[in-house]
Amino acid sequence: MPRFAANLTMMFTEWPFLDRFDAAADAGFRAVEYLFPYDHAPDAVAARLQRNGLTQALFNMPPGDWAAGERGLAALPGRFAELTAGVATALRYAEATGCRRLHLMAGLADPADPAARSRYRDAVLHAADALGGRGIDLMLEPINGRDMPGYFLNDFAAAERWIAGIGRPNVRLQFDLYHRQILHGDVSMALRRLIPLTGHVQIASVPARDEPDDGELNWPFLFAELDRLGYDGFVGCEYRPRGGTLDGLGWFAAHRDRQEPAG
Ligand SMILES: O=C(O)[C@@H](O)C(=O)CO
Ligand SMILES: [Mg+2]
Repeated sequence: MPRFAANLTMMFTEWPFLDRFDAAADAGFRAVEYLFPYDHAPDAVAARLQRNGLTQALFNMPPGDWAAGERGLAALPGRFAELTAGVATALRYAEATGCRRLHLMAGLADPADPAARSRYRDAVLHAADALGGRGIDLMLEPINGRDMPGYFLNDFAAAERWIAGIGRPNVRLQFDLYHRQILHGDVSMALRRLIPLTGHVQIASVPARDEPDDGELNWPFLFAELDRLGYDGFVGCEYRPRGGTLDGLGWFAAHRDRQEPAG
């Protein structure tokens, strides 16, 4: 049975951010993820997790100026000092929340540009070593160019090559089925091949990016496939509900009572 994590950036947005933890727990989730916690103090986030018995599955390191359109710093020449400061900030939040996985966003850069490639390598190595010392895994996620035009890491084979080339055991793939389907299709065979590299899975319907109960992908088959593959990590529900979050949780009913409490 997949262990689902509610994505509090996209789900439960009817509530203010900190109240989304309570709402997700009331709906039966035992884990949460989100893009960024940085508008709130680490202790405030940790308190919400604790009082609801929730596990923090994942969050992203600081991405640069998100409001201005930046989508990560790792491949951006000239931003290394900001990147290392961001890694340190993320680690403070990871420590407070007990989070074992952090996603490093690559940024908007040409994946063939030698300067961007060299900076990306340095950034991933720096982050991997900083996290590795604390027993935390570093996630690299290929993202499709329709949602994020110009994103550096826009291909699953490239992500696989980066992970192999970096050669650190704590650098893992963030396998978002939504991006995989848009970029390449062949979702099940890719899962079978890449599950040993995968540290985190995310889901949303394709093409609408809403509840995993519709669209191009066969969700009951894919959830069973994750079980058949022995995947025991989290499955982040990174979707925008069609209407109210609670109204759209019909797909979750069959899973709700079998979610494991935080351990
Ligand atoms: O798929 C996504 O968009 C996210 O997982 C992310 O981290 C960046 O937006
Ligand atoms: Mg994702």
